Amino acid sequence: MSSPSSSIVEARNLTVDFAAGRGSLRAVCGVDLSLKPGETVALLGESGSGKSVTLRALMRLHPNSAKIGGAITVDGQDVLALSPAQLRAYRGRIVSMIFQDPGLAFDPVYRIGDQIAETVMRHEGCSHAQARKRGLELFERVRIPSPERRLDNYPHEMSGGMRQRAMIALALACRPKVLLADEPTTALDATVQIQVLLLLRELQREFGLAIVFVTHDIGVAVEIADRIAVMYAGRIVESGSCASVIRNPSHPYTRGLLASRAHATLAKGERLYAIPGSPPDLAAPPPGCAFGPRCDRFIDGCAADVPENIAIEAGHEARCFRLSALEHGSNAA
Ligand SMILES: Nc1ncnc2c1ncn2[C@@H]1O[C@H](COP(=O)(O)OP(=O)(O)OP(=O)(O)O)[C@@H](O)[C@H]1O
Repeated sequence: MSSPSSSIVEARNLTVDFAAGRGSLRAVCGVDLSLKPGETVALLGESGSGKSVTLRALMRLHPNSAKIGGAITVDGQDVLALSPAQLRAYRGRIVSMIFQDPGLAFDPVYRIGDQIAETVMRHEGCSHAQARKRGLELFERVRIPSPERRLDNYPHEMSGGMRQRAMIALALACRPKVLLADEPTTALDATVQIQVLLLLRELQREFGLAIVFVTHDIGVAVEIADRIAVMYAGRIVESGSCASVIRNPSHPYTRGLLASRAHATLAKGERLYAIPGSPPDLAAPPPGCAFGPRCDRFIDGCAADVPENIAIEAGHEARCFRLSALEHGSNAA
């Protein structure tokens, strides 16, 4: 992706390695990411493609055992060089995170309003009354009914959709500039999912938030994002504006994701499509293009090297040796 100087988030050649047996596995492999304020990028891919590890690296939440390489700059700060004190200020005030499971954000034994107030007081040194007032404003803003009363709820006293809203309120409590969202709507019913996505879009416009949104659902990515970055085996294999990627999906993996999503419009008797095979073992990835063993366009040359990014159109690129074959619908070399 391009790297305009106005970016609030810049990751360059990001790599994350974990120990695996006697060796190691590379969960994130040369990822470049760049976001401007007010922009949303969806990281899209199957389970194990490296989306969450990328997101956690941006928050510096990766385990100590992980080895991280490359560079991350957020709001002008060198994230990989932050001291523990700087990191505490960075998390919450600059960058905040929401999860699929609000249990990761809330402690079950404290009232939600107190947890939000505690976060605000810790970061801003204000009184409990002022912090409580901020909590109330946020609950109103995320449209939690009876907000005053709900602030005194414990997490288990709220429905799933309401807990997601409360978690969004907590994430926004210290007015961050960047929101990292790890499948925050995956566990919700379809109607609640849409409501939460619409709310996030509204809040983004209002606060000028940059959002990195992790999802395995291309429909959700289109709903929420300006740009899509498709991840496979730790690499971004295709990226571009939503409109361009959907109109002209160019990597065979992106095409497979779109085709497997099209079942929503299947006529009776038509067969459901699934990408054949499964993602590679990252401890022993296949040579060359990691998607090769699952790709219907595979030729021997695909195993020789990792494909570079090739421009499809302005701001849209894909890593595939067979792009011209795809254009012409041919399997021939
Ligand atoms: N702490 C860890 N130690 C070792 N390997 C890890 C660790 N965390 C993640 N991995 C590995 O890194 C790879 C990428 O995981 P990641 O969670 O980023 O995938 P994902 O695309 O977010 O999928 P999911 O939607 O299932 O979370 C996986 O192979 C996973 O097993």
